[in-house]
This record gives sequence, C-alpha cells and structure tokens, in this order.
Amino acid sequence: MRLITPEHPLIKHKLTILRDENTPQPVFRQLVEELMTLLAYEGTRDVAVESVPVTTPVASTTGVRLSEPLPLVVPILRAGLGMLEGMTRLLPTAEVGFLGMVRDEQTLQPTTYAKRLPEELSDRLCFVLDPMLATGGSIIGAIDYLFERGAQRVTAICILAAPQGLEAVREHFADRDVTVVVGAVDEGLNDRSYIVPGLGDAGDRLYGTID
Ligand SMILES: O=P(O)(O)OC[C@H]1O[C@H](OP(=O)(O)OP(=O)(O)O)[C@H](O)[C@@H]1O
Ligand SMILES: O=c1cc[nH]c(=O)[nH]1
Ligand SMILES: [Mg+2]
Repeated sequence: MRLITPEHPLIKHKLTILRDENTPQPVFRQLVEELMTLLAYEGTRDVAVESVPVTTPVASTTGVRLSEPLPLVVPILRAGLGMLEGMTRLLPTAEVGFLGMVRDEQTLQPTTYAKRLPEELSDRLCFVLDPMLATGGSIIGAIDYLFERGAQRVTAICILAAPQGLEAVREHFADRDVTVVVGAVDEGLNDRSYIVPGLGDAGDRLYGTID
C-alpha cells in the first residue's frame, strides 16, 4: 500500500474548521467538497493519459488527454457521497459507481446494503471515496469487492485516518496495487472506535442522525 498525505496549508486550515463541533452542517458539507478537490489533485497524479494533436488559434501542437477506459469513482454511502461533487469537479468524465455500507457500532463489522457498479472494472483506475478510515473494515471491504469484480488498481481517498486502520489496510493489501490518500493521520481510536481527535460521525454531520 502506498500512503500519500499531501502537505498543504489549505488542507490543514479547512480540516480545522471541519473538526470544530460548532461548524454548521452547510459549512461542513462545503468543506468536505473542497477538501475532496484538494486531495483529488494529489490522488489523480497517476491517471492514464495519451498524447493528442491540438490546434490552437496560433499553431498546432501536442497535448494530452485522459485515455480510455476512464477512471471509475465509487463513493461509499452515506458519508462518501459528500465527497463526490468535489471529485467530479476535477474528473467530470469519470464514471460513477456506488457502494452503500454501514458499520455495526457494536461489532464494528461493515455490512454492504447497496452495490451499483459498471460491468467492466479491469484496466481502469478505481477511486473509492470515504471521509473516515477508522478501523479500516469498511474501506477494506469496499476495495476487496472492487478487486473481486476485476479491478486491478484502487486509490482510496479519505479525509481522516487512524494509524491502526491504515496498518490494517497495509497488511490486508500487501500484494495489491492500493494507494491511500488522506488529509491527516490522527492519533488513534477511542473505546467506540471513533477517530481521535477526528470530527465525530461524518455521515451524521453531513446528512443528520438517522439511528
Ligand atoms: O473504518 P471503519 O471502522 O470501518 O469506519 C469507517 C466507516 O464508518 C463510517 O460510516 P458509517 O458506518 O457511520 O455509515 P454512514 O456513512 O452511513 O454514516 C465512515 O464513513 C466509514 O464508512
Ligand atoms: O470517527 C469515525 C469513525 C467511524 N465513522 C465516522 O464517521 N467517524
Ligand atoms: Mg456514520
């Protein structure tokens, strides 16, 4: 597993407001999108491109464009949905699939309740979006499923991660092409396996408490 933690003052600034328990929901949503765009800038460095001729009003030259098959973006519902707009702003032609997953707060095991992905995943870079990588169970489950469906390269983009979750991902995917891009690696997990200091429940802060 390759870990990328982009160092940028704007990421730190926006993260600090995001963490604040007094930040209102509309601002929280806006910041998740903005952070996503900043993280996507780093996370998309490896997208496949090809040379193309281009004629400007002045001369002909050679440029580059994204090559086929275009990347696939997979937000993990609910919280990952808050990152989708920030990602597609940078990659408007990407295809989008969906995985719905929820972590059982007692056992910490993730359950998948929705799957909607294109047939063909091989040869395309897959991006998994989830703001929180806590124990790592959800992101491991999501990436395992993408590999099962034929994906070969997966990049997970997260806003916060706990060291133990990252270690679990590293161990689980020792022999696979997995990259994790994360805004900050926090201190650890509390007794409910929430990231510390973290930002609380990302899904609830984006969309409200439903249970
Ligand atoms: O690394 P883990 O220990 O698996 O925890 C992280 C998962 O928990 C949160 O989702 P949650 O289950 O709260 O669902 P939600 O997005 O619907 O709120 C978060 O968005 C991750 O998917
Ligand atoms: O800190 C955490 C851990 C799991 N899910 C969240 O939304 N936040
Ligand atoms: Mg949640």
